[in-house]
Amino acid sequence: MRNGRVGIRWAGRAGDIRRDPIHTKIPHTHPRSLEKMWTLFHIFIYTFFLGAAFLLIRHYTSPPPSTTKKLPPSPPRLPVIGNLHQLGELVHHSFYSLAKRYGDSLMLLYIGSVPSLVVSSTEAAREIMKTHDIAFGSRPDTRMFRAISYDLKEITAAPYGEYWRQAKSILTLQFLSNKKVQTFDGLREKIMGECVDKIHRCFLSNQPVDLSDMFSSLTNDITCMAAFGRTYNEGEIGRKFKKVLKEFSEVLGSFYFEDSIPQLAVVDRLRGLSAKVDRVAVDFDEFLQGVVDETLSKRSKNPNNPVGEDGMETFVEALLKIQKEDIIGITIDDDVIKALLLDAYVAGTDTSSSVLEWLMTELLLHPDKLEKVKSEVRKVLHGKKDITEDDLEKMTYLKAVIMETTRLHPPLPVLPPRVARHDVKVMGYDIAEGTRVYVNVYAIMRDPKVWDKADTFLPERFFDLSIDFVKHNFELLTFGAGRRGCPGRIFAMAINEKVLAKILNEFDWSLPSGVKREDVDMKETFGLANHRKVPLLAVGKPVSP
Ligand code: HEM
Repeated sequence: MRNGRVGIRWAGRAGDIRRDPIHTKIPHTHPRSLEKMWTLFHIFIYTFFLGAAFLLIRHYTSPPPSTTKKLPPSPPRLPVIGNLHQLGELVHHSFYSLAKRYGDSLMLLYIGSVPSLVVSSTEAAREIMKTHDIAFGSRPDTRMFRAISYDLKEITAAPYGEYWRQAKSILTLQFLSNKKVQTFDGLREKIMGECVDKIHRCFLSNQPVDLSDMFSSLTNDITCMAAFGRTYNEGEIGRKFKKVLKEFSEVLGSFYFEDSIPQLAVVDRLRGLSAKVDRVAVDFDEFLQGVVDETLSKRSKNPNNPVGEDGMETFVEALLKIQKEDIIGITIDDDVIKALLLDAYVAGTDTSSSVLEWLMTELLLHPDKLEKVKSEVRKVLHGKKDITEDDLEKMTYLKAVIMETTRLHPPLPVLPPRVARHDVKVMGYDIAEGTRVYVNVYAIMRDPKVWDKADTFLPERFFDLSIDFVKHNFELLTFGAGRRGCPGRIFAMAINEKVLAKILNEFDWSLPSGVKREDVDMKETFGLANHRKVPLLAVGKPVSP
């Protein structure tokens, strides 16, 4: 899931990767001489004012717009940049406060010259993702996304159509289905076991555990093992992987003028961003090609054995098999394989670790809820350490805790942008073809008209509501909805539920000594997903030695 690069948001511990759907901040450029900076600054200023003058003249000399169209409410905007100056680094907060003033259901902004519809209510979300799901079933086609998504072959970036449909079905069947997710069980156990050992070691050396870092490595390792057949966290290859990820996210976190204010595209070139986008695409491609080549080489040495752990078929293997059999209705060339691998990695890791990080934050801040969920887990498991699907089914409070956490801290607070494929009327407003649509699920999931005590962490609320991730009625939008909804829910929940049950079963958790609940910093930062700005530290006391 990404947002911005049409929606998939990247970050990661591997990353401190930051980005948001539309724009966050122009990244720091590499150190350069003051003189060069000064020249760049001048070029930027001249270009900016020339562009502004051009647009102002055009604006005032064009005939007035037709009055027959009924547009959603909009805040006032500036020439050239539109409403860009009103968007801060955490765009969901900016949208939320603007919506309160200008349009708490639908609001029309201009990001540069691009009309952008911000959706902030359950009813409006239902209109976009159910009533007009096909009309809004595509993603914006931008130069940046084309460059880094194998020419829009990544599912998240792909336009609505046969390719997207087939590619999504391959990802779902070959990597994310219930059956497939079960085959990764041994892998999850092994990696969770390593985490348990780490928590023990920290306890014995009187150190708190950096849970943010631990969850990030855990989800990274599980996804890499299941998709690529090995991890990439050590040695030279590990360093390279982290560097590529970091640069990738820097690129995604940059505001790319060409895609929103085409008149200022020259600025992207002058500050080296265009070149950086192309370089990152090449570096990532080299990395993914390495994954494919390594798999092919292992398979040629041992053609009858799958290359994954314990005979498990990895996603890359499944894709190579489909390519060889050539029985799908679309051409599976090497770029398609790499694009789908990128989808699986990018969409799957940071989102899950964000859920775990906020889960433990909320539980540590609410000791009564922590006690309640811990008691449930231990009652169901009754002293045993391995956790089965049946056990998890019985942990209804644990499931409610997860839903409530993602309601308050959705990993993707603004859904990856959709785009109107043709003119369409939504809630009586005229939405023009090409309008980008941003569903602010953060606003929807904190809407006091829908949620009682909307800002309070209250997992019990789900016992009285007939809402969950599956049968939501556009109130709980953690995984989005409609045709473009997330296909990775089962994969992600298999990790989140098990990890939470495991660490609550085997450890008693508390904040590090001397840290009070009110000291816990709740600031957010955006990478590939919405994370804590400050890592979460906690002490896990083993239940039995
Ligand atoms: C807790 C974990 C996860 C969360 C919260 C999450 C959330 C989301 C959201 C909100 C969207 C956008 C949906 C929309 O626009 O309506 C999305 C899309 C997507 N997600 Fe996830 N996701 C998670 C895990 C995963 C995993 C594990 C995978 C695959 C490995 C995955 C693959 C995708 C893909 C491919 C899309 C794009 C779908 C499309 O454009 O048709 N996600 N995800």
